[in-house]
Amino acid sequence: MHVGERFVSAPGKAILHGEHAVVHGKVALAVSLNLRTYLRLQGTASGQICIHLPNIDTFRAWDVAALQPLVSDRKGGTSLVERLRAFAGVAEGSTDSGNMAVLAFLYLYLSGFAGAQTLPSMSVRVWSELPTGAGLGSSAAYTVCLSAALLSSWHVLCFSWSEEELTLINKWAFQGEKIIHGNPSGVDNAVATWGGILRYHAGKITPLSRVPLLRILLTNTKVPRSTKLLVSGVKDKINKFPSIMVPVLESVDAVSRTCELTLREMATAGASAQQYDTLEELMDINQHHLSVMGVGHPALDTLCRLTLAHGLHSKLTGAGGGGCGITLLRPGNTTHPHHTPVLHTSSVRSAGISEHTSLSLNAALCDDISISLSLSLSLSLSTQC
Ligand SMILES: Nc1ncnc2c1ncn2[C@@H]1O[C@H](COP(=O)(O)OP(=O)(O)O)[C@@H](O)[C@H]1O
Ligand SMILES: C[C@@](O)(CCOP(=O)(O)O)CC(=O)O
Ligand SMILES: [Mg+2]
Repeated sequence: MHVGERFVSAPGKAILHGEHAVVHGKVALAVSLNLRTYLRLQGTASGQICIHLPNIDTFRAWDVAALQPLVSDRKGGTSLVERLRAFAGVAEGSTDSGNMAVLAFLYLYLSGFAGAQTLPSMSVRVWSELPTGAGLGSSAAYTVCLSAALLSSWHVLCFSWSEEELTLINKWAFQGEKIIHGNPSGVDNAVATWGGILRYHAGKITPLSRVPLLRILLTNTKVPRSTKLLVSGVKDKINKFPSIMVPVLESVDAVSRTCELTLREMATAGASAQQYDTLEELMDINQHHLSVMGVGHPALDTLCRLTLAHGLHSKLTGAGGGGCGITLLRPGNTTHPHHTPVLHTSSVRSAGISEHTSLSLNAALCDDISISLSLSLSLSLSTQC
């Protein structure tokens, strides 16, 4: 079997409210970023599968013939993931970047071509503008790219993706996220697939059609962390202290809902200073809740403290434990001239197809808190009213 060439890309995301709580069935609000992950797939006649992941310094190659026996379960009773772990020598519970990325790739590749008489040989390269493991959904952008490219090369999809096909891309990407995250909610792969700003609740994806223009500063603390470990730490805490943690999750849910309502009112009747006060208080409340869940970090505390000294309010975004924080800017705050609000098309894309038009955060990512503040790098969060 021979496959042609594919080129796809998918955006990262920022979570405004609801990270972690969303894993436990609560509401989250998330928005896609103008920072993307790109994938090029080329069919070859080399008899090999090669994957090149420059962001995480990983290059692996296998003979197709060595992978073929993994397709069917000859040993009986083992899952494809278990067979792949044994094949690739990856221990259960490993959080190594390269191992996780390779397992997710092999899983999607073998699942997709399981029905083919022979596995196709190919070379896949994935690169990204997103920092890896910093809370901006790089894992989901990676698995959405894999899913979209592989589904296209299975000839399941044509080039112009319908809603049904995007749903299929999202579904397979979720399987890949499971390998990287352990227990993902699905919000990240939904945003990477559809783009725009959306509400995610227990698997239900609702695009928000009316929200105001907001400007948000994004700061990378550069403290490395693993979403998988943080998500499982929160679960342990809920199991240990259910009567304490369940109300915290309920409160985060109420924060997301109140934020959604406030954004809708701002879009309808115009933004007032009181509504900005509300958005800022919601960020403070949520940041404290996330610290209670055990996913704070001294670097994130520093971000909150330094921005507050400038009258600005911040919270972590994504899994926390380091990674990125978001800071809400008021209309009067100065912005960097190169980062004025811009409308961005953002969803999973295939070269040459018409894109789904939605708006996203125009991300200006800053790696240094003090530089970030002095430049007042701005992001624009906007969607159509
Ligand atoms: N560009 C990429 N190339 C290869 N693997 C990637 C890439 N981006 C993300 N990943 C995979 O996703 C993991 C990071 O996921 P995660 O801990 O959820 O952080 P994030 O907040 O960036 O999603 C990496 O360790 C790697 O396995
Ligand atoms: C913590 C969580 O809510 C978001 C994780 O995002 P990220 O992998 O840190 O970008 C987990 C999830 O929703 O699957
Ligand atoms: Mg992730």
